[in-house]
Amino acid sequence: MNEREYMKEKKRIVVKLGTSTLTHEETGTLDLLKMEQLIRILTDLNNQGKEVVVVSSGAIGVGRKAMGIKERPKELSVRQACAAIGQAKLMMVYQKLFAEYSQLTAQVLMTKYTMLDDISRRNAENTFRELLQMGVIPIVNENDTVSTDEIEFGDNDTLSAIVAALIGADLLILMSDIDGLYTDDPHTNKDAKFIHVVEKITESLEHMGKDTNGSLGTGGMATKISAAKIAVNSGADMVISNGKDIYNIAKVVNGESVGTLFKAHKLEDFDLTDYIKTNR
Ligand SMILES: Nc1ncnc2c1ncn2[C@@H]1O[C@H](COP(=O)(O)OP(=O)(O)O)[C@@H](O)[C@H]1O
Ligand SMILES: N[C@@H](CCC(=O)OP(=O)(O)O)C(=O)O
Repeated sequence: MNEREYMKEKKRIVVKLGTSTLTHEETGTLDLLKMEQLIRILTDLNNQGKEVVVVSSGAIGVGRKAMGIKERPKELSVRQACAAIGQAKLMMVYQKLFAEYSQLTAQVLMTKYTMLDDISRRNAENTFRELLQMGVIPIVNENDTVSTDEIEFGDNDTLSAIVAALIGADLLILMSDIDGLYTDDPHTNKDAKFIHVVEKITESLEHMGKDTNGSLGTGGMATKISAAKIAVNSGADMVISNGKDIYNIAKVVNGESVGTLFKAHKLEDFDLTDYIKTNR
């Protein structure tokens, strides 16, 4: 019996797409062929009656490219300006591609303040609920342009887990530039071993997750393990999978053994806002 068969029952799914998944490594421009496949996969999940939320990175990278800025800008204001340019372009592409299947999407931009302020958080929750009831696919990113401190969440791994917890998702899929979690960063340690399933996030497991070396991604495995803590405590399974094969999204939901699965351990007293406050 396939131990991931139960994945087929997942109803509310958050899919996080890193910049590396959405763009060509060599040029940093959007990988339109892959995005077309992505949109087909997500629309089909929606057609199956599942509720889908996308957390999409890429605003800064796409904006940078549009302005011909080669290196990652050092000044926060330049990154924020790039995010403003790139976010609009990114949404334009998403909406154009989703429109081919008459699939409606919505843009949701959040900051840490959205989560820490009771009224804003409730409003965000209500908006997600309405959008999902309407069959719309929300496309979420951090509101980088108004975030005050080094793009506050800092990484969309954490943001996607917070969104998953906020809306009571039962599955979070992080599409990364690597197959999943290894015992160490395989780019620097060739003896690193792949981990298929994480039943419990222990301290030694947390030490395995290192920062990133890539020029496109932010956070590396460290932020993915932090994200996993939020996801599993709030009752969602989390899978880290390789975005090079975008069909991995469909494979994960189909119960195939791809990526690293972090198993949900819902904590009845898990308080998302408290968690964010204490881990700032
Ligand atoms: N234990 C680990 N297992 C796998 N990857 C790791 C580990 N520690 C650090 N990494 C690094 O994390 C990177 C993935 O994260 P990141 O650069 O943020 O990309 P993305 O945004 O595409 O997920 C990997 O390419 C790898 O270099
Ligand atoms: N909010 C930023 C993305 C930050 C981020 O986490 O990026 P990534 O590591 O590519 O998922 C953007 O849209 O450019």
